[in-house]
Amino acid sequence: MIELVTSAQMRAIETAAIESGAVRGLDLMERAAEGVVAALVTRWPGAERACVLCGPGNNGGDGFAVARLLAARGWTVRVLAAAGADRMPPDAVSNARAWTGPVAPLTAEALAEGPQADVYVDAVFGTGLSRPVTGELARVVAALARVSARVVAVDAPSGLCLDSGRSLIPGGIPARAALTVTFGWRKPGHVLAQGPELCGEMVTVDIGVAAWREAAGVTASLVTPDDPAFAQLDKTTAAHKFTHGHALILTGGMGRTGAARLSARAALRIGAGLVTLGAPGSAMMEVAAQITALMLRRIDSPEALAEALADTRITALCLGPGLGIERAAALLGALREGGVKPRPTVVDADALTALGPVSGALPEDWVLTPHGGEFARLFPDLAARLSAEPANGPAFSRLDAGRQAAARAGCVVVLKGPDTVIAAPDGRSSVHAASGAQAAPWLATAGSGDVLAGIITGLLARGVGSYAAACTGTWLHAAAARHVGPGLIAEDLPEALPAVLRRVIGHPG
Ligand SMILES: NC(=O)C1=CN([C@@H]2O[C@H](COP(=O)(O)OP(=O)(O)OC[C@H]3O[C@@H](n4cnc5c(N)ncnc54)[C@H](OP(=O)(O)O)[C@@H]3O)[C@@H](O)[C@H]2O)[C@@H](O)CC1
Ligand SMILES: Nc1ncnc2c1ncn2[C@@H]1O[C@H](COP(=O)(O)OP(=O)(O)O)[C@@H](O)[C@H]1O
Ligand SMILES: [K+]
Repeated sequence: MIELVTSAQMRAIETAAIESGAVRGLDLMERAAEGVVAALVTRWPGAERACVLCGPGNNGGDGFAVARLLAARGWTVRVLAAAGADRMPPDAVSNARAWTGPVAPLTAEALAEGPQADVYVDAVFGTGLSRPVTGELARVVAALARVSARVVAVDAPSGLCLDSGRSLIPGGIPARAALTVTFGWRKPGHVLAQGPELCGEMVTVDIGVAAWREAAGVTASLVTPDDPAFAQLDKTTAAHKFTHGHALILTGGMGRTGAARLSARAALRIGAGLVTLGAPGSAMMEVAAQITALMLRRIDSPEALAEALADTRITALCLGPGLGIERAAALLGALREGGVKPRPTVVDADALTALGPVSGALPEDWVLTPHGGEFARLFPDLAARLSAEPANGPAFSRLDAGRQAAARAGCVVVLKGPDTVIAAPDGRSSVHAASGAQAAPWLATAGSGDVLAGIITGLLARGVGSYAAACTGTWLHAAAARHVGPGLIAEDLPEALPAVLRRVIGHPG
């Protein structure tokens, strides 16, 4: 598990470490700067001229320390610093004083007109960015984007909100870094929204504060395959098909059954023991002609669904892909008012649209899987906060939105995207970051969401808890996409699951 730590949490951890007496702030700053230098000389072995941009806080203090360490290695270093180095926090002042070379004012003009450097060190703002960047420092950031692509960001590309991954530069964005070096843990802003694109390659440096992690509580983590839930994916020799549950996936009418068939195939591939497609009469022939290992049952009406669900061996449901909004609304009604025993249920696509704005708690064993547009229909106020220009830092983030949505809906919410947020009503939350080495851009293809819905449904059918099923399913979905790579279409995803499962479960054969 990789934990994410917010700016406030990082400050709490650093404070606890310093107050323990075991370490000084100045030592932490030195370790941070050493980490930046190690990462940048590894990345650019032939470089020898740096330009270091130092802001008014401890991020700027890191910059002064980096300048000193590079100069000690024989680099030619130019330092530009915000006015009033004496008013910086104490550790930053110490490092500003330890820098014995010249200091030019941190202005766009000084940056643009100075001698060309091999590497630019962006140490203007880090975790302390508390409000939108305007005036000269906004111009500096814009100029930095123009002078070079070889930018190493200290903690963050300056102007990036580390809690949300959103730009705090009105009408602008931070200068894109080739390399970002952060300290202790990655922050949500490194993996959310614009963060991955602006941070470039990420390096996390251990500055020796892990022992104080507890001081800050847990907020969110990244979904990784070392999560214990992945251990539940294997099948034991003694089990039979009913041990692995029975998923019922509802489909729409004739000509619109492809989406649910994709979901069903994925549910089967992820290991549900049995998968039945519930089709209206008009679509029975079409579905029957297209399926083999899947089963088919006629479900025309809410009553027919309630009747099907009298079979307690059906352990999970999927409503949404290709269902049509009217049929989705009717079938959802059966689940909420039909007197049927509740089942873990994935609510996706048309069923989300049929649901409309969520104002109160939904059944707790539902999993909502909206993309951005569907999320805006379900939670219009949260979506509006996500798209409004932030007036202050930290900006409202997709994690905030996912968490508030899950609390309101009383069930797990999966807010999909390259930075998928998974949140449970009890406050647990994760980010699945399909960026960097985990990028899966070919998932942006029609039908890939239907496959995700099917994977999660299959896991629910197998008895995996809804939050774990959502996290695990999201990871497996992206891993399947990476396995196929360029040219991926949604049909490939279920077929790639065996190879991904073999890797994750560790079966050699
Ligand atoms: N603490 C430690 O032990 C360690 C910390 N480390 C490093 O410290 C960094 C955090 O340092 P930090 O907390 O001083 O915040 P930082 O990002 O430098 O910015 C704060 C300054 O900017 C100002 N300011 C804010 N917004 C602004 C705006 N829009 N426009 C203009 N000004 C604005 C703000 O002013 P104020 O809000 O106080 O008026 C304040 O002066 C962290 O990212 C890491 O690099 C490492 O060395 C490891 C050990
Ligand atoms: N650029 C991307 N990188 C990684 N994953 C992506 C990207 N674009 C979309 N996805 C993923 O692909 C799926 C698309 O789902 P959705 O928008 O519902 O598509 P559809 O309705 O076509 O099935 C989601 O799981 C989403 O997280
Ligand atoms: K920075």
